Amino acid sequence: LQAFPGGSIDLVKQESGIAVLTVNNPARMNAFSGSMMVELEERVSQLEEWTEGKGLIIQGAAGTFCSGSDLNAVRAISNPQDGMKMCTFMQNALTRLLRLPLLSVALVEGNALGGGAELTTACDFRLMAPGSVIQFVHKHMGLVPGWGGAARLVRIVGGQNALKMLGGALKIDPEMGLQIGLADGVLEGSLAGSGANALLEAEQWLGCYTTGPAPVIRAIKSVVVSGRELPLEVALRTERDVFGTVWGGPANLQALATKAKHK
Ligand SMILES: CC[C@H](C(=O)O)C(=O)SCCNC(=O)CCNC(=O)[C@H](O)C(C)(C)COP(=O)(O)OP(=O)(O)OC[C@H]1O[C@@H](n2cnc3c(N)ncnc32)[C@H](O)[C@@H]1OP(=O)(O)O
Repeated sequence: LQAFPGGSIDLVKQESGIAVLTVNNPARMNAFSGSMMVELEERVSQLEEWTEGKGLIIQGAAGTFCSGSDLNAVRAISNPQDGMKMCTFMQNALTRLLRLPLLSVALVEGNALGGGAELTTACDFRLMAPGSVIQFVHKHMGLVPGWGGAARLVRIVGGQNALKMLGGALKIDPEMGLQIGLADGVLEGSLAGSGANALLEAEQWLGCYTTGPAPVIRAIKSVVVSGRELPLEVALRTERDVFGTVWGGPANLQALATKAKHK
């Protein structure tokens, strides 16, 4: 993958506990070069070690999300062996990304195409800007998703909608996204259009779910990941283990001491 350089994956970890990951290759509409795939995996490793983190926003540079794999690299590795290696590498990186103990949101401006559409499904939430599109263009490329995007899509929108999206290579706009449950929110038109404002809006949106102590937010994500992925008996055991990490912890004791009312 390192033989196909260009662009970068930039990570900023903020004091607020929300990190921003930027897919940065604007000359190619933020397509993933080979070196960016390697960098993505490195950034995921850094986030796995970030114990203070609570949230993650993934965005594209310069007002568009990501146009999938860099077609120049794709052409060079179009033999089955190299394709399988790339697919396995990205599947692992995106599986680890979705399992991070952080609430993650894909901030979709412009286009999320092919592998870019798959990347949005490796986040817990998707926020779409007015005029943005999520499109699994794989059929037009004679392909199916290989970065885990199909398996995740079925879990997000259900088998019927996934079949329609993949079979028709449908362009999903924000309205349709909300209707089928692919989008969790649409940015306000007044604030969208400027990258900084869109990011601010995404931070405010995510803040509704990440407010609170990091150990509790991370525990919430952990129990949801196990509920999503594991057979019920195993998920219940994991939930007990995670419960044990917050029971009698500082946030729990403080809440008990203040006799909180949940009105
Ligand atoms: C299918 C699965 C596979 C995987 O899982 O690995 C993939 O993801 S393959 C990639 C699938 N994506 C595409 O096929 C995108 C093709 N590009 C487009 O449809 C358009 O470029 C679009 C809609 C992204 C933007 O259109 P617009 O008219 O606004 O701009 P340009 O077309 O002029 O694009 C600017 C510049 O970016 C280059 N570009 C765009 N996408 C890619 C890409 N995926 N790989 C490499 N380069 C890309 C485009 O060629 C232009 O470059 P220029 O040198 O100016 O011609």
